[in-house]
Amino acid sequence: MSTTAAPAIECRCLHFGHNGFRLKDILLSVPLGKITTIVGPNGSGKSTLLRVLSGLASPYSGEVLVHGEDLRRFPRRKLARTLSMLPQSKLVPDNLTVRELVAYGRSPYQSPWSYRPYTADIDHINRALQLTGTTAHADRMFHTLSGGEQQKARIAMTLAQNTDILLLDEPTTFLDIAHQFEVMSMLKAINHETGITIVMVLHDLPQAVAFCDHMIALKRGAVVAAGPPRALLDTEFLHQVYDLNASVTYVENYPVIIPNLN
Ligand SMILES: Nc1ncnc2c1ncn2[C@@H]1O[C@H](COP(=O)(O)OP(=O)(O)OP(=O)(O)O)[C@@H](O)[C@H]1O
Repeated sequence: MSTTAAPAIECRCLHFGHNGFRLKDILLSVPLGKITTIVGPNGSGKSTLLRVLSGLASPYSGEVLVHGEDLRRFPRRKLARTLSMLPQSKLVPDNLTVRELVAYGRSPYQSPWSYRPYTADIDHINRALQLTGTTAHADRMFHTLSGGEQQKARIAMTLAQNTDILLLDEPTTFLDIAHQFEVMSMLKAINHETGITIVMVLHDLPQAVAFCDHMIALKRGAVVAAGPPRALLDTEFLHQVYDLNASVTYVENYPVIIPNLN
């Protein structure tokens, strides 16, 4: 008998708005223990949706269920121990070592009466450094790292939070092509090793196919497609979601998008 695991996150009839923008009637499901990507044109609402999924923004109707529980009923500490989020911003306070930055991920576990890390905190910090390959940089000042090393250290901070869901807003945006693949491969390996559910906003559709299990496409604040990335990415999808005339071909299982420039 086969059983399907309950989704990590579900949205039902979700509506949200700021200024003139609306997320409209969002119905979605994020599979447990898998990597899900949210894609779509600029301004389609990807970052806004990620903020709603994280509890940083509240929908004005509908619901977000995390492990089957209404997100609005999560006390702040429980939420911070369930779900971690890495926003797009590169901002990090000056004068922090990598280890100090990663230790911030332990904040939801620290007592308001003591700033001393417990042994468990140190174990989680070391594990996060190890999973992201940043142990060798632990005592360096964060601002002296390269862009790729900085992004791994920021991901280590979210992993130290020891949640079972990780939300990442464009984790490869500031990176060159080699570092993009390095970070995506690292996230895939972490997902495989720990079973953490990952949701990330991506612009790179071939990377979405190569590294993600599930894809949700947004257009003008609405979900217009969802499913396995390889099954979705074709000429019709590019036209429907991006108004782009292009074809998709595969070279050794890696998709290549060829725009029709005529
Ligand atoms: N805090 C905010 N207040 C008001 N409007 C906002 C806010 N954040 C985003 N918006 C608007 O909401 C719309 C969706 O923005 P969002 O950043 O979610 O899109 P996106 O799909 O992530 O875009 P991109 O791919 O360019 O990063 C945009 O029109 C944006 O200007």
